[in-house]
Amino acid sequence: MQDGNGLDHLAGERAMAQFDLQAMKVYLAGGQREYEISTKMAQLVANDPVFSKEDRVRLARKDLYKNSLRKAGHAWKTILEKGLSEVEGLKLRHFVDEPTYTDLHWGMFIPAIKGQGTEEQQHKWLPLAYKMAIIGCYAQTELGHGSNVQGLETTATFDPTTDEFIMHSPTVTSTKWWPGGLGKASTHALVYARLITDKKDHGIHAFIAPIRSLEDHTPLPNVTVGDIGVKFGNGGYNTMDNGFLRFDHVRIPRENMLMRLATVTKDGKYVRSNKPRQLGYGAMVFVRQGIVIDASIYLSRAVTIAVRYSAVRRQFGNKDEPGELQVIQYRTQQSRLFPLLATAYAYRAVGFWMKSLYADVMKRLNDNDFSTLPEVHACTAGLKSITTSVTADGIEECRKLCGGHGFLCASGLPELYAAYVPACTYEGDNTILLLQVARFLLKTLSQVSKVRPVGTAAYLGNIKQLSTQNCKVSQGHDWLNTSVLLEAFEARSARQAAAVALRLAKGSGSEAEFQENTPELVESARAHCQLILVSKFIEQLQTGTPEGIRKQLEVLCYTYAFSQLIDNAGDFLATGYVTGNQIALAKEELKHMFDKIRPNAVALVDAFDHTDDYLGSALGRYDGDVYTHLYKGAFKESLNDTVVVDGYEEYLKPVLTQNLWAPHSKL
Ligand SMILES: CC/C=C\C/C=C\C/C=C\C/C=C\C/C=C\C/C=C\C=C\C(=O)SCCNC(=O)CCNC(=O)[C@H](O)C(C)(C)COP(=O)(O)OP(=O)(O)OC[C@H]1O[C@@H](n2cnc3c(N)ncnc32)[C@H](O)[C@@H]1OP(=O)(O)O
Ligand SMILES: Cc1cc2nc3c(=O)[nH]c(=O)nc-3n(C[C@H](O)[C@H](O)[C@H](O)COP(=O)(O)OP(=O)(O)OC[C@H]3O[C@@H](n4cnc5c(N)ncnc54)[C@H](O)[C@@H]3O)c2cc1C
Repeated sequence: MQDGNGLDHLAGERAMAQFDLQAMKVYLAGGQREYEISTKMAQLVANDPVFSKEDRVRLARKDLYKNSLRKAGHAWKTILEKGLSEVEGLKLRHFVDEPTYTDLHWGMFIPAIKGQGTEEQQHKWLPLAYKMAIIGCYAQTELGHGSNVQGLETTATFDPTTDEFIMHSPTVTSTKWWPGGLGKASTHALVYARLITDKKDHGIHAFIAPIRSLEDHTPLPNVTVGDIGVKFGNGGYNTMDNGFLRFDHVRIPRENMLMRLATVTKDGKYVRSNKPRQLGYGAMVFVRQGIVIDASIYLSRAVTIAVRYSAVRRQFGNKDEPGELQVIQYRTQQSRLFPLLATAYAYRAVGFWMKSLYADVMKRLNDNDFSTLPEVHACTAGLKSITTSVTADGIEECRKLCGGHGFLCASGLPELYAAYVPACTYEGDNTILLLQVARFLLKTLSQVSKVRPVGTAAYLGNIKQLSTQNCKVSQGHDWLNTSVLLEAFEARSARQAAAVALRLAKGSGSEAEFQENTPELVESARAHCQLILVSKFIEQLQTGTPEGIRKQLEVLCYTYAFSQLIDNAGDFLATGYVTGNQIALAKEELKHMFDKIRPNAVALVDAFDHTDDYLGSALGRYDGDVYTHLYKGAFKESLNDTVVVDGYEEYLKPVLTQNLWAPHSKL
């Protein structure tokens, strides 16, 4: 058995690093305090046997779910007993690392009440929710409609005689379907339903509906509720009880409608506030902004595994060097792996920026300034879409980068993928979200002569210049100028948006024409989002990055930008802004970046600071002792509980002992 080689390889790798590892860890954590909290919480979870992830992929659904309830309960007890702050508590949950009902309770139920409830309603519901005396979920999607929120069918009909709403699921397709935490855990659901007063349909509004008894957790009368069934992959998202819910004329008090954006009075009068109704989608904006940093974390986990393993794994060799080569030495491995490493860094930087963007819009909304809401919506929707798609594909690419061993659950990658891939669908299907961005771009362009675009759309104000000037790059190093790079991304995005806008403007304005152009609209939205990602990564670097890590971050930033340019070369070329030769020059520069990353690769993934417990991967272990742990791991396989397999007597032995020649068989 080959043993211990990996340990030496990674020590050697770490010795090559050319940057301040500790400073990078602090940068990636978002600051010294965040770093300390992360480290403390990661250790707390790793040292507590209740949080063990062992065997998660082998558990049957019932056991898996019960175990996840146990962990969530233990996490809550730990938070209370240790008096952890909100930030510490969230971090602790993060390191427990399995989707569970508390995600929706804290992540959507509470934010939705905060965003859409009146002060009085917040005073009533939030204390109960904060102490988890009630457990809430976010029940928007139905069997028949998810993306099309306006198409939801559940009704909330006001009955002025009793001052109540009657919640009803009139059709099979109106059944609430998918809400996390609804299936088995929640006591309350935030239900999105059509508000009907005096036979008039006022569209979709939010209601708090009690669904389970606070005494014995049984469903309340006329409520049908349960889990929707096993989902993709082993472990993965199966720790979550995504649920179904039907109401059969269930009555709730009038006060249970969240009334910050619209009110129903005691006598049944419907009164809209002067706030935009899109604020009703606020919880989605909140989660979408958080998803960007989350994407960075997931991608960084996969990349950590793939980089460490690629430094340990050796295949073939060449006559110039003794022994076999580490697979990380191969250019093809680098060209698949290093852009993903750079992407994880890019998403971290952009995620930090998203937090400030969100904080800014919240402040404005509190001051009744709604002017930046459309841009923030486009930004959160678009970046949620791009980062989750790239991360899901990136995890799968990392699995392939680990060869055969990546396919084993012991690599940690199959479960990571299964847990992550629904992010491309939840919180808005990724194509639907890009179409939202495209609509925003069209609207912005149509008003550009009258309204100066702001924020991430500001470059569209220079549309004339961006449409006429071409790229000035004549040598490779010309690309090493962030203004040159940015202008290329701006010009490509502006030209793609303008081209599709022009085509639509020349048409009749029909919905059919719009549909016909949706592939181009989606491409133009993607171009806009890629520009935001590149520009915000650059901007973050230029604002106070510590000296000891700046150089490496610059290398990663160029790696990210060049790989985006090259992967989308078709689009860049089609806009006419760059030439084939300029793309070729960028390719050469990208290879130079790979050479700069190579000696730092292991340290750059160490900087993500994932503990072995959190990674849960024999291939991504910090010590690189891959083979010993893969081999040991096989002995944990339940098929190996007995030397002779269960089933031998009934099914294997007869086959082996029949000793009959089947004369008519062609075999
Ligand atoms: C839960 C996480 C735990 C902790 C949270 C903490 C931090 C987050 C960190 C990380 C999160 C990590 C993981 C997440 C974990 C789990 C997720 C689990 C749960 C998942 C839940 C869900 O999936 S909830 C359901 C989500 N559903 C959708 O997203 C539906 C998608 N559809 C829509 O959004 C809309 O219906 C639509 C916009 C596509 C269609 O709109 P349309 O028919 O045009 O609708 P209108 O209503 O008429 O709107 C048109 C105008 O409104 C503007 N608009 C649309 N959306 C918004 C918005 N969100 N904000 C602002 N403005 C919006 C639109 O641009 C139009 O504007 P005009 O000016 O053109 O009129
Ligand atoms: C793991 C998981 C957890 C979830 N948790 C929750 C939750 O807690 N609460 C909740 O309410 N919901 C939840 N959801 C539901 C989720 O938000 C929806 O599934 C999502 O919004 C997509 O909607 P859909 O399923 O209706 O997809 P559809 O809209 O039916 O999409 C199907 C396909 O049609 C395409 N499509 C649809 N409309 C158009 C169009 N106009 N133009 C072009 N293409 C189109 C889509 O791009 C997609 O390819 C969850 C889903 C998952 C998978």
